[in-house]
Amino acid sequence: MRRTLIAGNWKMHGLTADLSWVEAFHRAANPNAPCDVLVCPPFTLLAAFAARCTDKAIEVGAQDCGPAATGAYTGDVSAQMVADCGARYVITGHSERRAGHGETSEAVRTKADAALSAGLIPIICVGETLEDREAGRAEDVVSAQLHGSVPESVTGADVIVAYEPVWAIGTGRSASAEDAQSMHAHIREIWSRGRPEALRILYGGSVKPDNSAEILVGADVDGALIGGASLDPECFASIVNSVR
Ligand SMILES: O=C(CO)COP(=O)(O)O
Repeated sequence: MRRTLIAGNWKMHGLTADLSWVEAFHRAANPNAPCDVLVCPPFTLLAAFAARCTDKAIEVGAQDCGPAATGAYTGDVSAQMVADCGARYVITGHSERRAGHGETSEAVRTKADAALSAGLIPIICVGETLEDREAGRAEDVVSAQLHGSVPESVTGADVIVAYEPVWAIGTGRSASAEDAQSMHAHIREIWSRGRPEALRILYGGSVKPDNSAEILVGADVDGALIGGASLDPECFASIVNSVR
C-alpha cells in the first residue's frame, strides 16, 4: 500500500553543468522499478531540474523553505516559490539545518505548515546524535522531535518522515537494518496524527548501492533519503534498481 520512495538530497552540490545527471540516470535506471524517485537539488537548480523532469519519472523537491508565504525576508525562499519551480516536495528540519542553523522543532513545524499550505509534501527529518544513542535515549529524542515538528493538521498520507540518525550521515556508518526497522516501527507506533499506516517513513544515513536492499527490507522502511550516493547518477540508479 505504501509505495517505496527513493529520494536524493544533493545538499550544497550541483551546478548547471550537472543537469545532464537526469539523462545519465535514465540511461542507468530500470524504468519499471517499483518505486517513486525524487531528487532535491539546490534552490539554484530547482526550476531547470524540474524542466527536465516533466514526465514525472523523477519528482523534484527543495531542501528547505522559509516559514513565511511572502514578505520582507531577505534570502528566504518560500514554499510557494518552490512549488512555482515545479517541485512537489520539500525537506524540512534536516539535521544539518537543525545543528548548523539553530532550527528548533517549532521552526521546523512552521516550515512544514508553510509547505502544506503551498500544496507541497514536507519530508520532516528527525534523528538522534551518537551521544543520544549511546545514552539510550534515541527513541525519546526522536519522539520529541516528531511531536514538535509535525503540524497538528496532518493525516499521514500528506507528509513523509525521514529518520536520519545524525551519526550515520556522511560517515559511511549506516544504521543496521534492524536498528532502522526498530526506530521506524517506533515512529509509526507513536504517530498520533491520523492514519499511521499511510505514513511513509524514509531511512537516511550512508545508504549506498551495497546496503540499500538490506535496509529497505524492513516492514516499516518505506524508502531512503540519500545524500552522497545520489550525486552520481549511476550510483543512485543502482539503489533504485535494488528496490524489490
Ligand atoms: O543526510 C542525508 C540525506 O538527507 C544522508 O547523507 P549521506 O547519504 O551522505 O549519509
